[in-house]
Amino acid sequence: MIDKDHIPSRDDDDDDIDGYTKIDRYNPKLIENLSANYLNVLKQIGEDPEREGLLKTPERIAKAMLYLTHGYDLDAQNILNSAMFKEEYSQMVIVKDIEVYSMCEHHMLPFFGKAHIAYIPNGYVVGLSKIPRVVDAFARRLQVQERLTNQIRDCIQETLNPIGVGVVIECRHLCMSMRGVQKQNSVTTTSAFTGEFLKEKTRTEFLNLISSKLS
Ligand SMILES: Nc1nc2c(ncn2[C@@H]2O[C@H](COP(=O)(O)OP(=O)(O)OP(=O)(O)O)[C@@H](O)[C@H]2O)c(=O)[nH]1
Ligand SMILES: [Zn+2]
Repeated sequence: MIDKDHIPSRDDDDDDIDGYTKIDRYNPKLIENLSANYLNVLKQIGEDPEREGLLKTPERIAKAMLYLTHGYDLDAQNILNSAMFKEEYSQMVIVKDIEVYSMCEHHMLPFFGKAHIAYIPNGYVVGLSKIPRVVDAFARRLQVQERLTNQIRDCIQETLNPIGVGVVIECRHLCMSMRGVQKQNSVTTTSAFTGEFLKEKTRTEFLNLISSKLS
């Protein structure tokens, strides 16, 4: 994951972060352009961008937005390919309760919650940390929850070629709670499956395991 406090200078443009991330999106010219746009936004919502508390705000928002959308710079397939290991383990592997932070493409407001991801290996396993990294690669963009769910499923299926993949995502959408319909407690659940997970028995095992609590 990109360290949000490390905003590279133009000189680091070609540096890789964790071996697979190119970030020319943090170059000073881009931050300057974005900041100018956010200065206008501040004016147009009725604020005084010259008051002390707001002087650095356009630049802060610019950097925050670039961070919140850094998934565009990540290649999810490369992330998985970078840590696939031959292993004869043929039971379900589940990584659950993965924090998701994304932004809806309609309002650019956050939606956030948890992802639960499983696969049944077909000769290869993947480094466990790579699964949350794949979630971030697709979540840190403008998204709809359904597409996010399908993209994670398709990436794991196409790269790791397992016997099946299961993805369940549960999120709260701020565009539905702090504005609009203003429903404070609604949670949206989406799911996507391939292969063995299309069979009821496997899917039920997955759903049971993600509902169980470790104590
Ligand atoms: N399917 C789906 N819809 C989403 C997601 N995030 C936000 N939305 C919805 O996108 C829709 C956009 O609808 P519009 O009628 O064009 O926008 P709006 O007038 O702001 O709608 P309201 O939110 O109902 O006030 C809303 O119903 C949102 O709830 C998502 O991840 N998936
Ligand atoms: Zn929205």
